[in-house]
Amino acid sequence: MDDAPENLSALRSMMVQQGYQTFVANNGERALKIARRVHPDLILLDVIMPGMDGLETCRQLKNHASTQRIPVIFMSAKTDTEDVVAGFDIGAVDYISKPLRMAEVCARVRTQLQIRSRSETQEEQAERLRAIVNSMAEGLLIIEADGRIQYANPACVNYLGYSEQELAGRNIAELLNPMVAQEYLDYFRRYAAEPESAHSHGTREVIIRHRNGSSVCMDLTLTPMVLRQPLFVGLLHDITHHKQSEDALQRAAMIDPLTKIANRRHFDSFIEKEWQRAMRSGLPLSLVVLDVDHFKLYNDTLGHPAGDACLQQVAQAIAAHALRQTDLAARYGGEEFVLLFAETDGATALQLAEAIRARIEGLQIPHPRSGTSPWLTVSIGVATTYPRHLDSIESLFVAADRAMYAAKEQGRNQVQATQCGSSSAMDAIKALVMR
Ligand SMILES: Nc1nc2c(ncn2[C@@H]2O[C@H](COP(=O)(O)OP(=O)(O)OP(=O)(O)O)[C@@H](O)[C@H]2O)c(=O)[nH]1
Repeated sequence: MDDAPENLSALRSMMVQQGYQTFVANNGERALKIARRVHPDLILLDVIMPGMDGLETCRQLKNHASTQRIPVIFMSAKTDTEDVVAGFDIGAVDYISKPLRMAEVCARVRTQLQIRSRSETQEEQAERLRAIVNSMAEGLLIIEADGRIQYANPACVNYLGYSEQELAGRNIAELLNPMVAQEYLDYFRRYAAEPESAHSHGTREVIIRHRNGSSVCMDLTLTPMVLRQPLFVGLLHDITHHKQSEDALQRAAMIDPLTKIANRRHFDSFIEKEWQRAMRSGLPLSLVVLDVDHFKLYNDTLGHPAGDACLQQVAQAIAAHALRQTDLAARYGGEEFVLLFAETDGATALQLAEAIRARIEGLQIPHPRSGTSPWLTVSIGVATTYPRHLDSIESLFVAADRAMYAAKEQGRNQVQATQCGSSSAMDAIKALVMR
């Protein structure tokens, strides 16, 4: 912009020669209009002009959001220090004295365009990084060496329920369980003392306290940042869904797919725990083994699908008697079921087994070719023990199985019970000696 037409045309032709696209204005108002419309990369502004002078034009450019970032170079015959300083104070990036030397104008324009392009690149990069951090699904935390959170991105806010302001300044330890927190604080301290030995803390599963008091299961990856002060980048990855499907898989692995009661694997680990507990408490443990009577005949007569449906009914009837936390009913294989009653003596287990037998008979599931009953029945063996160190779970199974076979031999549809374990073996030996 210049009010002297000869200056304007000389500048314009020089700029065009250099390959720049130019717009010219011979007064301030027009220059502002063009600037707001085309957003030029640079403005060359004459200072002394009738009406709105260059300083005022620059002031208005700097006051308007759409033009305030456009670099302005003043051109003026007023080259006193105060004039030049006033130009810079208003926001000019350079000041060229008149009369203009075109080569100098060219060099100054080129320099300003390079600076602008460099700073634009930096701003763009910063903007891009900001956008990435803000839109990341992972939570990103910048943590100081004492565990204090310096920055948390919006995903953290989303995951943890705290606002960005509430998270900034809070210690990471407040969000973790005390043992894990101490481990992290030790790691931070170690790294702060010896930055050269810094290594990533890797990824580990942590339980983080949500603002509402609930627990969120997350993977936390911690990496040191090589900067002037020791800082750590923490990445939080929500694994709740992953955990849920893992739990569902684990549950599925414990359940018999046909009858939906516990399977053999679950029963085996359950009895192992109860056995240990009974050894400590000195309380009795009763194992019940059930086998459907003439089930092969049932299948042969009514078909395998009917046999499956029948096993489901039997399973439900059995499971309905495993009421306490320490009871467990399971399908042990084929048409054989087991029940564990912890803290239960032989007499009580016998009563429970009898109730199950009666319940299954009471279901009145027709078994046309059973020689035992018109209905489907079960034979049950019960074994009770007070586990000691020399006893084994296997021996309890053997005893219950034997009792069950005795029930079969003695006519089926009945319960037989036995005591087992070293104490009863000792009693038997004592009885023999006495005889
Ligand atoms: N429908 C069905 N049948 C099964 C399943 N698992 C095992 N069986 C059948 O159960 C039957 C068990 O028969 P056996 O062990 O000979 O004994 P039983 O016929 O019940 O006779 P006793 O035990 O002596 O009263 C076999 O025919 C198996 O095929 C199953 O999941 N579904």
